[in-house]
Amino acid sequence: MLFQVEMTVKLPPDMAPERAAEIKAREKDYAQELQRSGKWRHLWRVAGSYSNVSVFDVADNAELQELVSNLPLFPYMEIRVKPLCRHPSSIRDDDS
Ligand SMILES: O=C(O)C[C@H]1C=CC(=O)O1
Repeated sequence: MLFQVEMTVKLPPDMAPERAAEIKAREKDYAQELQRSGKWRHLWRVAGSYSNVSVFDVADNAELQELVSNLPLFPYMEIRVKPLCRHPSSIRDDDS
């Protein structure tokens, strides 16, 4: 199942820079691991913001919840999820 996931990061302004850097480094490792696994298919920065638009390819809602809630930045994110399905006019054969 495909899901569009929009994540907006809101770190507390008083978080120590070293702590923020450590969480972001763990986040990057985890995000890249999920991308290599094929579960995190797309990761795009929303220009001008500390947000991304992503596409996840997971078995079900429960797997999405597990993956997203394990993000190191999860406690500091606002997350919006939209389920996706194939568009009948799409010419791509790899977007189902
Ligand atoms: O930067 C972000 O959008 C938040 C998060 C998503 C992947 C990652 O490395 O950090």
